[in-house]
Amino acid sequence: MERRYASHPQEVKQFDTARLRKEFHIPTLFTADKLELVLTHEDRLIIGGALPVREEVKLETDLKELGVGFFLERREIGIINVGGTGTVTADGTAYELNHKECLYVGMGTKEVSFTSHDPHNPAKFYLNSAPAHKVFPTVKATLEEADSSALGSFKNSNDRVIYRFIHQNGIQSSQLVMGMTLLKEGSIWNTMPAHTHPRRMEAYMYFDLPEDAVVFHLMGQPSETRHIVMRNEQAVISPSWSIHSGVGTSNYTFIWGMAGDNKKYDDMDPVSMKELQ
Ligand SMILES: O=C[C@H](O)[C@@H](O)CC(=O)C(=O)O
Ligand SMILES: [Zn+2]
Repeated sequence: MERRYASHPQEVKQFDTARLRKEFHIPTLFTADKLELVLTHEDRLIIGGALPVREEVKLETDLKELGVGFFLERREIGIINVGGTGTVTADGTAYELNHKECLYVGMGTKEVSFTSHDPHNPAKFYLNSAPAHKVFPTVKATLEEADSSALGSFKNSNDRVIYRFIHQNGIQSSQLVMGMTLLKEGSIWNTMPAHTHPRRMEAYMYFDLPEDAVVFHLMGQPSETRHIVMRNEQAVISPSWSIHSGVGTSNYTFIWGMAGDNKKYDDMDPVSMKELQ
């Protein structure tokens, strides 16, 4: 498992492109028949991907890194499938996940594994795992079952729908909050006006992007912004002090996941447009 350390805004503002990418950008989430994992010390979120093609992929790592007897002994995990249909098996119970469906797996689950139904259109399971202190039931949700709200407008190039899967009023968790935002064709901006939430860190994973399209992901303190160029199926870590917003060369979908002090989706500190530098 790769490790990323937490960062200080005074230090980050000195970073060049290579260093920004090294600390915050996660270029590879999906490798055939493998599990990719990055543990960030920003609230100890684990960001990863499982791409089972011909083989079953298991949720496992060197347990010395977590200091426990099994992966979810003191953790919970949110899983969203961004590929073809697949199955997540949690302690013997199989959950079929179609494209853009979510499964929350609670703390204490000993064995989690991933399979695809069709090797020519494999499932791609995007993962966010946070430390947990309480057991909550394993629950699946479809897009229709998620809380949703339309935001933005075509006129502002940010007509989009936000789906909330795991949050205060949705699937219950210890601290993980997770959902997905779909931009309509012709809309390219997410999360502008921007916000921060010093109570929670966040990670974004961009997908549904054409091969040659990019998203300029914006980060940094509102008066010290930087960008990271993102390609399809890549993730980026946003420290709690940072804005997280993006503008694409086409429309796209992204998954957001948060960990921290509360699970209130609406608890954001808005950044006024005149503060941005
Ligand atoms: O804290 C919440 C997250 O940053 C996202 O949900 C914002 C988002 O999906 C959007 O505005 O498009
Ligand atoms: Zn946010």
